Amino acid sequence: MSSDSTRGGESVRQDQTDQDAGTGEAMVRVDGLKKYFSSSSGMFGGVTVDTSTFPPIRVEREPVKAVDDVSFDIREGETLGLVGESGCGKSTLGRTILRLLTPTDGNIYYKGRNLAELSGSDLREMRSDIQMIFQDPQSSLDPRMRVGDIVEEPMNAHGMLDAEGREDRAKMLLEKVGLDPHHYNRFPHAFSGGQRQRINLARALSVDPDFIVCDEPVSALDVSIQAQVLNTMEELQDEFGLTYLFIAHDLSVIRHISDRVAVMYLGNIVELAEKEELFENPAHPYTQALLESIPVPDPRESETRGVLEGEVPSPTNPPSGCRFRTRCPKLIAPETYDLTDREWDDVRRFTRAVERHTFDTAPAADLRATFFERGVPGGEAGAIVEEAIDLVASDTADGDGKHTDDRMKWDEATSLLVGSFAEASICARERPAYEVEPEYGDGRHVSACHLHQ
Ligand SMILES: Nc1ncnc2c1ncn2[C@@H]1O[C@H](COP(=O)(O)OP(=O)(O)OP(=O)(O)O)[C@@H](O)[C@H]1O
Repeated sequence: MSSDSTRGGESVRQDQTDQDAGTGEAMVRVDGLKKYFSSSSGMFGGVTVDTSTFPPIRVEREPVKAVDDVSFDIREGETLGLVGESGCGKSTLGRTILRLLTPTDGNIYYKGRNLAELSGSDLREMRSDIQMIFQDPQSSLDPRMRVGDIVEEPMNAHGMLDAEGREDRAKMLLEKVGLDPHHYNRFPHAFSGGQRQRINLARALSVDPDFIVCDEPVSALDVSIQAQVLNTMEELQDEFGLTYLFIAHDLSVIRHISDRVAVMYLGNIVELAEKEELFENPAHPYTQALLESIPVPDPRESETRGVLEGEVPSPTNPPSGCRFRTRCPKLIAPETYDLTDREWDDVRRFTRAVERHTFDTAPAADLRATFFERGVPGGEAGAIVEEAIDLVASDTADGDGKHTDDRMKWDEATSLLVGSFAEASICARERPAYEVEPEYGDGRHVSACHLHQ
């Protein structure tokens, strides 16, 4: 069993006391799991177009760190929601747990057996117990096959029952998932999107699995249909004693279906807690930003609130320390400078603006007035800020006394500010993971953020 490393420096681990928290024993235990893709395995073979270089093409040699040291438990009978922005590694994590992808490192214990070490017939045997449902019910059903054959296919593959037994079971399952068993001979095109996802459910259930990874199973459906399918999934969970890992980017779907929620960002789990605890008392700035960017239902407020700033960094070269730090509105000030919270806010805002080149060059006094309304801080931090202002202002010695947008000077100012401030923060220096006192429920609440140190 892995150590409780929530005092910092390691991934969020939930594996020890989870079993005391009520909902049941751990059915799946993921421990230090990594899945790296060699860059050449991507769609463009690791070739990236970068117009800032000559020639404007770069060949990436570093691997894509899609899942990078992830540890957590899934308890028997629960639904663990897995949420995060597109590209943060949710699908890769789900597929690696099921061993559809080979892990780069780490262990996946399923009912005590390490799936990471299984291969050949042992792995095939295990596969009937663990199933996956995908997002797109259209493309995951063979249009030339009848519904009955689709549902029976996994039973055939695992040599389950005789032909009559398989047909009976398929019809029984069609009814259980809310379809008419008389539609056994129909083709998929005769069904709506929601009904097709129900066919997928019947298919996954045919081999009597205990654990199902559901990868965005309702994302392609109309909102009105989503709740119906989710309700059916909950009923099936109770009736068949299923455990779900439920992947979604939609927080309202996650809130509907989950018992606990894991939040993923750029290959890491950054927060894990019981559902109510997570939604009512989000601890990680990334979770807070995700929750704040849920569109407001009020039609007068068409804007989304607190939308996340900037782009998700590349998983080939993720930021050191906390991966969210490059976008985090709560980046911690380096202890080497004596800055008030307001001064640090200004310094951080200025650093970001220079880094992203979000303003045009202007006289130094104007830049000071725009970014440091309350005055440039004193001391060493202030001297660094002044040096950066010199580099990007239009009327200073470094700015050559004329309006200039010399890219090299902006780059120099960026490395000065980022190197002196952002990179010097504890957020850049150490990988965080701390346990937070839960306010709702009695489960553990883990958040990978130095703010909780
Ligand atoms: N076969 C592959 N080869 C190379 N890179 C890959 C491969 N599969 C996924 N990736 C990369 O791994 C990262 C994680 O992708 P993944 O699909 O797991 O994210 P996700 O959170 O499920 O996103 P989405 O919600 O858009 O499906 C992305 O940067 C993606 O481009």
